[in-house]
Amino acid sequence: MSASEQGPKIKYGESAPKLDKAQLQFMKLIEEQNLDRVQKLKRIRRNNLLTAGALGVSVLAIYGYSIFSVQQEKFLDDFEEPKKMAQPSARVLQSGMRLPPMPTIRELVKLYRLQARKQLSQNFLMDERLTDKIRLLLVEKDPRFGETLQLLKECASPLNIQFDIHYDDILRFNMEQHIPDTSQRIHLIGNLPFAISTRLLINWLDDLAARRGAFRRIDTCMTLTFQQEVAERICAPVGGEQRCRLSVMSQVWTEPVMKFTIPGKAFVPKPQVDVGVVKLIPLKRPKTQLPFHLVERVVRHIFSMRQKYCRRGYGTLLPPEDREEVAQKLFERAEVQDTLRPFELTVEQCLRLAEVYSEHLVTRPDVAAYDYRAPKNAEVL
Ligand SMILES: C[S@@+](CC[C@H](N)C(=O)[O-])C[C@H]1O[C@@H](n2cnc3c(N)ncnc32)[C@H](O)[C@@H]1O
Repeated sequence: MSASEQGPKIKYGESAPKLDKAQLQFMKLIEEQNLDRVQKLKRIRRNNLLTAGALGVSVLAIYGYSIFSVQQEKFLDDFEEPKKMAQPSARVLQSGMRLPPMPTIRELVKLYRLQARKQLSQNFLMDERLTDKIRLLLVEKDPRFGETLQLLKECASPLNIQFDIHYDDILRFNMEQHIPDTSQRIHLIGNLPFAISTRLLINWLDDLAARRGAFRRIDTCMTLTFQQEVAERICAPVGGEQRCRLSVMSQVWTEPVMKFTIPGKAFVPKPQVDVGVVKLIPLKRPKTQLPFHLVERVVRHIFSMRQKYCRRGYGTLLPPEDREEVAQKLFERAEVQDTLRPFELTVEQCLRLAEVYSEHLVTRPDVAAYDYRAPKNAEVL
């Protein structure tokens, strides 16, 4: 025991009162009890040290094993064999026990003594009247996730986050019905199957152009996952190898930003490709007022012959009788060089070509229904 642990030394002076026999015996008893307590504490301390050591060794062993497993990609095998699930975890889940509720932000900040740091621009949102406004609306098609999602909902309840779960198809989900109030900001986040996220993006761009659904507010952002290659196409600049119809359509109404890539091996089961996370921020001033479907039709035709001059694909919007002549006039009116390749066209040039096509439909409404892929003798049949 160190000197500081022993406590202050008592000096008995001449004037100290003499103790009688009973008092001395009582003090002896107390001293014995104290000695006993010290021995007990020493034992507890030794046991604690042993337990801590054992735990430390276990943690290191688990950690080492995890690194080894991940390197060997064994974790995939483990996942495919649910029988190997740790017995205690399985017992907890099967017993229907719930995770403990999450503390509030105020409690967390207090518990961990997290003082806001100015240099990190930290400001904690403590006002529960405001945090109460955060609303999570979750759409999942597979009802098997019912219990797990309910568990998350319960954990979030102390944060007063409104957490609604819908078992539905996101492609048919009616945003206006489920989010009638537009006073709060909306952020659409999706980690959906690749085919769904591309279709969904087109649907949501259509909604954005018409300012409906989740886009009754112009500041509704989307953060979605795509196959890495598709994510790159969405963000591709003019002249880029990846530039395509999806790049132009996305960039007419939004500014797409490539946020990061998730390696395929982060998923179980592992997809064949990496995943790109793209945030699409709606433009405050859309580049056109033309209807989505008209722009989509024109851009689709332009890119239908990606390596040819853009007049080739654009020309297929027009019936063959006067195609060359009309196409030339429209290119002149749009002030776009007809020998550019589709991937060399800016969004603005694509939109000018859509505008002159739209004007052409005013005098020739029949052209709107023209489909160059339709069988030539369809009318005869
Ligand atoms: C790539 S998994 C992501 C799973 C999980 N959310 C995650 O991030 O790890 C895609 C999820 O989308 C769901 N899903 C697939 N098609 C859907 C649709 N049309 N509407 C809503 N959810 C869908 C699947 O059931 C699955 O849970």
